[in-house]
Amino acid sequence: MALHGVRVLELAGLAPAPLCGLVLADFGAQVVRVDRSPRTAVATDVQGRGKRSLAVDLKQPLGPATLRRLCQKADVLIDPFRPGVLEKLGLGPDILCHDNPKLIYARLTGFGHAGKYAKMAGHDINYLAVSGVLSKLGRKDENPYAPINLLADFAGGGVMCAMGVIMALYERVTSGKGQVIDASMVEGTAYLSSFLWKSQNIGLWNRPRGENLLDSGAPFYETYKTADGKYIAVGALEPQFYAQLISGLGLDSRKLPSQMSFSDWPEMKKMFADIFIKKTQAEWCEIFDDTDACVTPVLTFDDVASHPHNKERGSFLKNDQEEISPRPSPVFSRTPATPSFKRDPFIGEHTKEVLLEYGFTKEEISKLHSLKVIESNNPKANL
Ligand SMILES: C[C@H](CCC[C@H](C)C(=O)SCCNC(=O)CCNC(=O)[C@H](O)C(C)(C)COP(=O)(O)OP(=O)(O)OC[C@H]1O[C@@H](n2cnc3c(N)ncnc32)[C@H](O)[C@@H]1OP(=O)(O)O)[C@H]1CC[C@H]2[C@@H]3[C@H](O)C[C@@H]4C[C@H](O)CC[C@]4(C)[C@H]3C[C@H](O)[C@]12C
Repeated sequence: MALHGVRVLELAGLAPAPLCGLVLADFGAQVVRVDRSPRTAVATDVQGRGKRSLAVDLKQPLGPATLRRLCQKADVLIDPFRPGVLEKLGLGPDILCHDNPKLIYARLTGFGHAGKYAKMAGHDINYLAVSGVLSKLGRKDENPYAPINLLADFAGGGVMCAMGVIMALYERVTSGKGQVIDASMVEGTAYLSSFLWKSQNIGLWNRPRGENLLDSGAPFYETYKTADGKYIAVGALEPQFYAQLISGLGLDSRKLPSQMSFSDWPEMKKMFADIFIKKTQAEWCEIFDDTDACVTPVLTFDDVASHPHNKERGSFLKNDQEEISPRPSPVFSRTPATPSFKRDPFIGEHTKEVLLEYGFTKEEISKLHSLKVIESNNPKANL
């Protein structure tokens, strides 16, 4: 696996940092999630695949020292907290990177570690808003609309941070040095939108929100309801593909306005909608599958894994709890990801095992236990 042997400490956070840890774990890193006490914390991380959990109370006098020692043997630390939190605990980069100059100290926040908003609480929708991207999302005459928390939390946050970690690991091979990564979800999301910025001059976004080519303005880049209450996605942008769409819909292009006639788009949408509603999703798939009309079913989570295309590629996997989830992407030819098929870890399930691995003695572990600095949660013992 690509990241075999890389030791990661992921301080338990809300959503973006857990995805960053999940990606690193899927591709072979040994990821330890550093949790709070199982007595006070409720397990909310649903992205724990392939990770182990160590519970340490950073508010106990010996808590920070325990984490500091772990960091001496780690390659990567993922910090998901508000700026200043780890500094207050004496665990800032100046200290940890001095102890371990090879450490990659990845800080994943909403607004970044400097700037007016740096210390303010926020969530995906706020970061998306400040990135400028939210202003582009949404239908005509409606308020801007955040597509769940996919963009800032995960794409601009978790994935960008994982990419930063991997680049820093690559650079470390030659320099022998770690570094601090300031991954801001605002900037990660803005960076993702580079195409939007760079394509302004070619007229792609001249019209108000919801009236442009790719933002639900165009009839040939839209979703339509089908007779069975399902949906179809249409993305027939290029003229040759648009021609196939028109033919599949049973229309005569000679009787239609030109594809790029903006003023006709609202009428054309109505016409397409009236046609799509007459057949079921499966019937439309019969017509459009294996053509270049760029028409595909909008699959729900219930049917996505069993769709013939996804099934053939094995795009979704089932773990030993019968839970289905997407398999890691991309697919490598020589060193593929080997995601764990086991259930996610319980908080504190691997405390002792991890501490032993990081060089703590049994006596030290017992002492930390008795002082309630660390906690163990052995699921077998609970049965
Ligand atoms: C599913 C929901 C989550 C959705 C994701 C959402 C849309 C996002 O956008 S996530 C992105 C959030 N932003 C960031 O991550 C940016 C960086 N981080 C921050 O800015 C902040 O961390 C913060 C704003 C996110 C949170 O601020 P907070 O003040 O809480 O924390 P910090 O300032 O960072 O300080 C951390 C403090 O914690 C101490 N700490 C840390 N580790 C330890 C430790 N091991 N031991 C001791 N102490 C520790 C640290 O020292 C700091 O202390 P100080 O402050 O003293 O310095 C879910 C969101 C809400 C969930 C629901 C909710 O919880 C209620 C229910 C609970 C129930 O159990 C389950 C159902 C719920 C309804 C639950 C359901 C879902 O999980 C949620 C909806």
